Formats: sequence, C-alpha cells, structure tokens
Amino acid sequence: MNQYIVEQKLSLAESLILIVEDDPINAMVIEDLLSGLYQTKIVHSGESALKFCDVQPPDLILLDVVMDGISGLETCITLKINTQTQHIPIIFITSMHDQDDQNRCWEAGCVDFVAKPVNGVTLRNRIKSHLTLKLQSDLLRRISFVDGLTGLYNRHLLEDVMEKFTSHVNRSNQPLSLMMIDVDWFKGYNDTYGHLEGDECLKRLARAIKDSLQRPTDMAIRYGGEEFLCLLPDTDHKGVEKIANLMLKMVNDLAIEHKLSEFKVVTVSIGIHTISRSKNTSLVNTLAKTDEALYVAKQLGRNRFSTYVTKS
Ligand SMILES: Nc1nc2c(ncn2[C@@H]2O[C@H](COP(=O)(O)OP(=O)(O)OP(=O)(O)O)[C@@H](O)[C@H]2O)c(=O)[nH]1
Repeated sequence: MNQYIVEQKLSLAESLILIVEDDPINAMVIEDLLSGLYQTKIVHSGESALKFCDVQPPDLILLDVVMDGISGLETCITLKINTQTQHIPIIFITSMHDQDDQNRCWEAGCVDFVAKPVNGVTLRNRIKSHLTLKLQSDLLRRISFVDGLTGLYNRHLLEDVMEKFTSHVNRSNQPLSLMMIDVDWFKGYNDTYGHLEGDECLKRLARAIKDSLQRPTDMAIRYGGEEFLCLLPDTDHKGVEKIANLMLKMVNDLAIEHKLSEFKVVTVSIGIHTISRSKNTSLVNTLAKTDEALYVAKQLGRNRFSTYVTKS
C-alpha cells in the first residue's frame, strides 16, 4: 500500500522495465536487446499491464500500440490518469508512421516512441535517457516528502496519501483510522531547555510514535511543528485505541524530563477518528474531526487520547 512513496533505485541496472507486446516473438526480441542491462518483465495485453502496474509499478514501460483488447493508447491514458502510475515513462513501440497516429501517441501521454522494426541501439539509448530522468525525479520526490528533522514523512504527501487511503476504504469496505498527536506544554519545554533540546525531544518523540505503529502500511507524518498525524488503514476504533495506549506508554517510557509539566516528563495528547465507507471522507472534514478529538484530549487533562464522537 505504501507505493505512493517511491522506492529509490540506486542504479539503472536495478530498474524494472515492463514490456507490453502481444506478439511473443517480438517481446522476446526486445527482452534480448535489454538483457543484462535492466530487469525486465513481459506481459501480452493492456489488461495484464494495468494489473501488473497496480501491484508492482515498473520504472519504464515499452508499450505496443496495436493490441487486441485494451489498445496501447487506452492503456497509456489509463496509466496517466492514475496518480500511482502517472510518473512511469511510457515509450511506444509502433509500426505506425503516419503523423496523425504519432500525434495520438503524444496526446496519450507517452515520453517517446520507437519504430518497428526496433533498432537496438536507438531503443537502448532512449531507455537510458528516460530512465535516468525518472530516477532523478524519484529522488527529488522522495526528498520533498521527508521531514528533515525527524525523518518522518511531511505533510506534502498528505493529499496524495489520503486520496489513496480513502479510495481503499471505499473499495475494501475496511475502516481507516487517524491519530492527531500534539506534544503537551511544548512551549514550556522550549522555554526551559532551549530550542535545540526541543528539537532533540521532537526527534525522540517521532521515533516513539513510529515504533508504536505495528504494520508496514501504517504511516506517521510530521504534520506541523510539534504535531504528528498517523494514518492506520484497515484499522477500526478498537485497533486504533490499542495503538494510542501503546503510544502514550512509549512516550511516557522515554522519561524525558519536563519540569513545567504536571507529569514531570514529556507527554502527548492524541485525537482519534475512524472513517468507513459511505461517510463524508473529504480530507478537510476528516482532519477537522480528528483535531476536534485532540482538543477534547487536551481539555480533559492531556497525556491521554480522545475519540471523535459523531454528533446526531
Ligand atoms: N524546538 C522546536 N519547537 C517547536 C518546533 N515547532 C514548534 N515548536 C514549538 O512548539 C510550541 C507549541 O506551543 P503551543 O502551541 O503554545 O502549545 P503547547 O505549549 O505545546 O501547549 P498544549 O499544546 O496546549 O499542551 C511553540 O513554542 C513552538 O515554538 C520545532 O521544530 N522545534
């Protein structure tokens, strides 16, 4: 599920190229041309290509234009409107030389095309250029999604992720839980121990928050200065309350001295909200409810969690 954050490939040789070609002989010829240079996978239809990309997005796609079933053009358009696959460069392999046909390829969103019969040198060079750009842009996207102080994801990722998680809620009919976490009396902590100690404290808290999440699909984001947001897919209210209790304990166990706190150690307050299918799942609305629960946890005395209660 965490495909929205790109896995960083270190070299071109690790990159995966998906060859979509309905003629098995042509597919093998192309695979041979790339042998030893890249990882490759062959599928023989647009339908199989879409299924494959849903599970394991490749780094580049070589796409035959004319195929039975979903054509190459339709496959390309479908991949380009999906936020999870729109960054994958697509090179058409085409025997169509007509200008109108070529225009249709560009309009579908390809980065390039190579004419049949394929010239090996041309194909390899085109792939190398586009893959190099892809790896660079993956790296930039990765950097722009990570918070420099804590190493958690930052809020730039939120809109993308929420869209993906809420559509998962609607598809799977499984709940999604959110936790908004705020450090208690943190202004007092900074005033007492200084801003640098404050930063150190945030780093340790971020680690504890991340460690209290149990599944690889759970996600921790630094939402603001001393505020964090966790997203827990496929988790109902009982499950998230268990995690909230564990998180409170792990933060207390850090035993970071905080003289001005009534607990004498650094603590956090947590607001929880669980959404399910058919509810209003807009990002703004969902965050507002989670924040409301956090406000209640603060009002009730801090160092606790509170769950959003639906108003009738
Ligand atoms: N050291 C450090 N402090 C930060 C950072 N981001 C925000 N803060 C501080 O966090 C404090 C938040 O204080 P407030 O919002 O007043 O709330 P609080 O003192 O935590 O009190 P409650 O939330 O009501 O328990 C402010 O003093 C901010 O300057 C950061 O990156 N580093």
